[in-house]
Amino acid sequence: MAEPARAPVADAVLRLDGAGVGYRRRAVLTDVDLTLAPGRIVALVGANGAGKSTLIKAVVGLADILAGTITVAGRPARQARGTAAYVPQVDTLDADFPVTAADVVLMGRYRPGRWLRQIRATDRAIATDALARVGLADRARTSFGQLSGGQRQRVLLARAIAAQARLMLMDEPFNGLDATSQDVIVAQLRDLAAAGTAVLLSTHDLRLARDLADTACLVHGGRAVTGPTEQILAELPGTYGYGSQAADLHAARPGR
Ligand SMILES: Nc1ncnc2c1ncn2[C@@H]1O[C@H](COP(=O)(O)OP(=O)(O)OP(=O)(O)O)[C@@H](O)[C@H]1O
Repeated sequence: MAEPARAPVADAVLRLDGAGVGYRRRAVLTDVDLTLAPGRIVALVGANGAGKSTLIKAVVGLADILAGTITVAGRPARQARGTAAYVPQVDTLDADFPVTAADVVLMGRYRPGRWLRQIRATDRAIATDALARVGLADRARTSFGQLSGGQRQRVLLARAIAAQARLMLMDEPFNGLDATSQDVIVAQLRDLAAAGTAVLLSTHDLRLARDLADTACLVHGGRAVTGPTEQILAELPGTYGYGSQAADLHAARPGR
């Protein structure tokens, strides 16, 4: 499948060149090429265990880069801390975290080597605004653990928004969400992209992948193939564990 024209190196917010990613010496994906330009949204799709999370984690140092290169804003990913904001799968977090929603969002303002006491009024204002953007201004003082799963996901998105990063990485942000939380997240991702943020998100929701992203990266069999979302999704039925969902999607496509 032909890959869309790649953004020039200087313009790319995220670029993988022949990247191998995995854990210790075990490669999960090999030879991945991917370029993400400012203001673009790319959807990572693929079956359970295919390696979507691993690819995202490799960018933020939670999985290993075993071959090739990964650069963020032109710098090796390992030296680009602060340039990328990462939203993990919400069910991987300890919900008993003894902190408020506002505290979690404020964490987005921390930088390596910067002490807590250096958090300034402007940081608090940015965090307050981010919480309002995800519709949770009235939950600022609520303990993170007392929020619903969807609200927790929105708080984590607010933390990433507060970081004002050029690259947003989201691992299955729509998993098990109510319609309100899903709508809030979709709207915020669109706003971020419109403001120039590059977004890479993994999802099992093919309809949202198609609606949000004009480019998709299919992860399968240890490799990744990137192309126009319509084209990638057209090749999915039955093959990659998406059977009926992909078939429904094609049936529901306007004008077909
Ligand atoms: N910390 C880890 N150490 C070793 N292997 C891991 C680790 N995390 C994941 N793996 C393995 O890496 C492979 C890819 O997993 P990954 O979580 O990236 O898939 P995924 O596409 O995100 O799946 P899902 O859709 O279920 O979230 C799997 O075989 C998994 O068992």
